[in-house]
Amino acid sequence: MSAAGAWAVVPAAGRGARFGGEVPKQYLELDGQPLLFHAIDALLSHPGVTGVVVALAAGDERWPGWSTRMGKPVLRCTGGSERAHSVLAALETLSGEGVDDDILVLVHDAARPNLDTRDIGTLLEAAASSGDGAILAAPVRDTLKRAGAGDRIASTEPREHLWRALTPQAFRLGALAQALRQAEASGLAVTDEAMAMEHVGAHPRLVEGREDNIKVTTPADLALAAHLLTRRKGAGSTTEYP
Ligand SMILES: Nc1ccn([C@@H]2O[C@H](COP(=O)(O)OP(=O)(O)OP(=O)(O)O)[C@@H](O)[C@H]2O)c(=O)n1
Ligand SMILES: C[C@](O)(CO)[C@H](O)COP(=O)(O)O
Repeated sequence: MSAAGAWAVVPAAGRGARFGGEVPKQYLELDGQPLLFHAIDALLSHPGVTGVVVALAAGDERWPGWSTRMGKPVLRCTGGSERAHSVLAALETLSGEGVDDDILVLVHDAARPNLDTRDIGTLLEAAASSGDGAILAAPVRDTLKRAGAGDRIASTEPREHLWRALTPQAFRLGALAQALRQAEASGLAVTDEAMAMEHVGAHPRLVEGREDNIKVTTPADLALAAHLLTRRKGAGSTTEYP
């Protein structure tokens, strides 16, 4: 299989326990289609993305069975019990298809439907020159409180140098797969790809991403995502970033 551009990886095998309800949140509809399809379309719409591999829950009957979308290949695999296992399964699927270890992969949550194509471009450029990969992230802007006993504040924590990790996160296929395997072997529960890379001594770049690239975790997030998507589609993004 051709490995010229970057490949997108979409972990979509979660249950959405914090969201609740019967339908896993990646299949909840926003503006007429599931969150998962918004995530896939955003990724495939970038010319630097060759195709996508989607990690689905075992027995997922909602997946439409696409093998192409927007004229690009769509692969699927079965995810695991943790997000990191789902990502590793997707990477192994790509390797099994002959995709080179040096290719960049963009790992993006199915639950982030509002990804702007400009952020994909900025991230790809940063990752290509980084050596250790790169992630979209947003600086922490609020005052941070550490909780003490009960509902009492114990202290105020410095926010300088603190960022919230977003997705996509971009790394070389081989390096990320090896880092995820090592994290698993060490019993380290990694919540994003960068954490696995950090564990093996890498220092991925932080790339400031648009803050409207929110993850749908709770029902309130879905309402906000609907508002943001409508606003972006209706008027174009009015928010400019450096
Ligand atoms: N075993 C898992 C767990 C999560 N994910 C995916 O990872 C992304 C981000 O995870 P999160 O928001 O934590 O999703 P869930 O695990 O579904 O949510 P919760 O933790 O509330 O159950 C989602 O696209 C989710 O489908 C996955 O592919 N495989
Ligand atoms: C990868 C991630 O989206 C970065 O913010 C996030 O860590 C995944 O979900 P979770 O809420 O940490 O389970």
